Amino acid sequence: MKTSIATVSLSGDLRDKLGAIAKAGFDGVEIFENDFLVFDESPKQLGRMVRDFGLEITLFQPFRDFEGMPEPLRSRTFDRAERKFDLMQDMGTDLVLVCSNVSSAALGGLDRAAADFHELGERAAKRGLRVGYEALAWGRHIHDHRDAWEIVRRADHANIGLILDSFHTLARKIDVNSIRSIPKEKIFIIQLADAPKIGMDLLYWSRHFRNMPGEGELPVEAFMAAVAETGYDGYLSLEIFNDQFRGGSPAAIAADGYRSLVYLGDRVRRANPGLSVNVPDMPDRSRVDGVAFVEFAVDETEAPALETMISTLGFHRDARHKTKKVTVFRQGDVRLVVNADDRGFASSSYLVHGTSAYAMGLLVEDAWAARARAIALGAEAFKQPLDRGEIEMPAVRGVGGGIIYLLDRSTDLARIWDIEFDPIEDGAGTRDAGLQTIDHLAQTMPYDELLTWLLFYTAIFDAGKTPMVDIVDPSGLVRSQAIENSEGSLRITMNGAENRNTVAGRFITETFGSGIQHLAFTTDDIFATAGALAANGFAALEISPNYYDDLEARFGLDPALTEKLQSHNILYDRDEHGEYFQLYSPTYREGFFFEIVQRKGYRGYGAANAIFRIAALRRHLRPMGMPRA
Ligand SMILES: O=C(O)c1ccc(O)c(O)c1
Ligand SMILES: [Mg+2]
Repeated sequence: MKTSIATVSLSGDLRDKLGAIAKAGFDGVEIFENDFLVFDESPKQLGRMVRDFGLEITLFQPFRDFEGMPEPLRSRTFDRAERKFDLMQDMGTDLVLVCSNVSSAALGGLDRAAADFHELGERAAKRGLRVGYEALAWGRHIHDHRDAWEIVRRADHANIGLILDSFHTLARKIDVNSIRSIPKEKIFIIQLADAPKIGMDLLYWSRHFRNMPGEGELPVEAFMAAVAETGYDGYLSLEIFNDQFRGGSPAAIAADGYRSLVYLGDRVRRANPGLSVNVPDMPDRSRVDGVAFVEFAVDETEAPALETMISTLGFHRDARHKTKKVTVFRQGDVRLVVNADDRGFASSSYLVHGTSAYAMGLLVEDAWAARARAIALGAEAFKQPLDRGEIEMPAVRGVGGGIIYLLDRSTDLARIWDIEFDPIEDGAGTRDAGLQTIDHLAQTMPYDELLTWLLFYTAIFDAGKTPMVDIVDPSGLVRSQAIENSEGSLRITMNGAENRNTVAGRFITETFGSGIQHLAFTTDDIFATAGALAANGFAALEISPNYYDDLEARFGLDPALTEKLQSHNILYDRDEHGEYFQLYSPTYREGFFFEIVQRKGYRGYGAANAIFRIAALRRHLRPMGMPRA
């Protein structure tokens, strides 16, 4: 698989872009004309720079408003083309993209357009150049790749071919089967982009909201499978017009782009075993069977406060590490690990972020295979020195630089708690609250990281994503999207904060980065749990009485139930599958909190309740700018 990306997809000047593109692992780059026009070096120097980065110029684009022009415009278009051919030869690329004409002066007619392309082909051939024709979804006469292909076919010239761009085809819902029969040598390059499904003007949608394959909702995989069926084995080139990407870090966006292409290639190959798709071999996506543990980084002075909080939630001290200041708390199938050791990554993490849930352990079928896939998809491996008697747990870096550990049931990792820990008898004696498993982990990050991590999780693990929902914080919007599998054994909600003033934004500021902001546990009897927690001295987050009045009216609840909910500060929601009950802790330190949920068939995360939860949490935040108590 040969990979390429258009310079228009990234921020920075041309030099920054090329550096990021080369570093991410791409083979080639499309030079977008505007990026060149604002550049201060000659086309020859640009060409040298590209080659010095080890890249190839795969395409120069776009050349606009060419076909079907009446005279005298027609002659001028050809003169313009000759000027661009000069540029291309200086840069050192042989392919230019002509996008379908949008000019009101353009005349229709497939034969007229074909004749124009035949003549352009003659001129290009004299210089050893090639011209690819792309149907823009909003082209005046041509806005369907099937018509563009018919024009290319009739132009009947070796130097004239077709350019397919997944966005233009998929945005118009054009049947991708129409691609399968196109001869592969007539496809000059494939451009790929995904996009979220939003109803808006095609041009505006395309120019501002495209994203990497797998980040959006278009069937890019089906498009790619149809392309692969032709036997096409040329460049796959990302062309992503996205305002956010153009304001982001070019290195991060380029890395996402490369990951998206490798993941796409892997998916197409698995779904179509007969096709030859040239991507590195890697294990399949791992099914996650649950969150085996969550680990907190603290220091010895902070540890007691966190441990008290955990104890009031009904956890008991279960084991102590043989060589480190690490304690395991347990309840049901949940393990919370409190790491107060003054060596290693947890300690560094504590020094940077304060008390935080810096690591999670995911239970998969084959931990080392899951790690291998993550690495093949560009994840950063994590490793630290082991004490004697410790076993190596495969791990990669995740959100905010936190750690994702991988465990399985078939290796020594299954016995890690026995191998590295000694059991302890808990004298604290708080009551078990009936918490059973981790329902979900909530990670908070700046909004512009959301797509990065969405792609990360879905590419590595067998999980899908829910549609994005807007969460209204009194101080701004937070966008939320969940990663989940069909069994519900992996659920990660990701909250993207648009500003620093929301509860989510504050968390990022206060902890110096993205991370796990809350942990939700399951119970199968929320009222019994609430009672046990109260007996343990747990003070639930107080919810406004006005909420309960509205709730009763909205769902037509039995007043006795409303009263019970209110007396325990339990939130309630319902969807077409069932009911949902939620109970929150106040925020702890830098804004971390716990949640307890009971699902009776319900599939969501209580988005309708978020506004009430946030308003209540805000009462616990210390005023902005105040030092820690
Ligand atoms: O938005 C545009 O004009 C535009 C230009 C060139 C392309 O390849 C494309 O897909 C869109
Ligand atoms: Mg395009």
